[in-house]
Amino acid sequence: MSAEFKQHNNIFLVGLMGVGKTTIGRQLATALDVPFKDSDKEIEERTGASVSLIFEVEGEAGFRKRETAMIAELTAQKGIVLATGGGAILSEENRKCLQDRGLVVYLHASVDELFRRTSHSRNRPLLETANPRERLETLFNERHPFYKSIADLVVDTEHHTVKQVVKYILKRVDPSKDL
Ligand SMILES: Nc1ncnc2c1ncn2[C@@H]1O[C@H](COP(=O)(O)OP(=O)(O)O)[C@@H](O)[C@H]1O
Ligand SMILES: O=C(O)C1=C[C@@H](OP(=O)(O)O)[C@@H](O)[C@H](O)C1
Ligand SMILES: [Mg+2]
Repeated sequence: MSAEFKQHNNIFLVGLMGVGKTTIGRQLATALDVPFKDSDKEIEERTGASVSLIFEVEGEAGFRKRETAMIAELTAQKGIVLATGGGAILSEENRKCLQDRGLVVYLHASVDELFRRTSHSRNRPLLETANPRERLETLFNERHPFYKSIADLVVDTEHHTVKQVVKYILKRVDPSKDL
């Protein structure tokens, strides 16, 4: 069993918007029979406001402050699967919490695929721009080094189904698991 997982029993999913952190995280938690947490959803429940509204009222800086407090709180738990927001790795404080307190899985897909997956939803304020594809490309270039720097495991979600990705992570967490 992986040492990072064994110590805290936590799995933290990181990666860009649309890569599947929320979708895969939920199924992974179900398969492991542990609680699933999504930092965006926790922030929304705590504030009673959507991520988009928080960005509108408090700006990105306001959202990041709430996100940092939430990541500190959630990573202090044990035995959870946590889907982070795509920008959570921007803060050094968040990176440290994630790296020290669980197994960090970097989900990866190409910018073209992320663009396809996010183009129909209106709940990602950073993509509410004239050229969301270009924005995703810029974010990928800025963030990829951060995701890589804290990842224990990098998993491609572009050429594998949600089910396959979940199975792959489960196997890496506990190779003795009979899947
Ligand atoms: N192989 C895949 N892995 C993960 N998500 C996928 C995959 N194929 C399609 N999707 C879709 O991509 C979207 C990912 O969105 P979401 O889980 O909210 O990502 P994130 O939380 O990383 O922004 C969902 O609509 C999901 O159904
Ligand atoms: O990449 C980002 O900076 C963000 C990603 C979003 O989460 P998802 O990655 O789950 O879409 C959400 O936290 C917010 O809109 C900002
Ligand atoms: Mg998400």
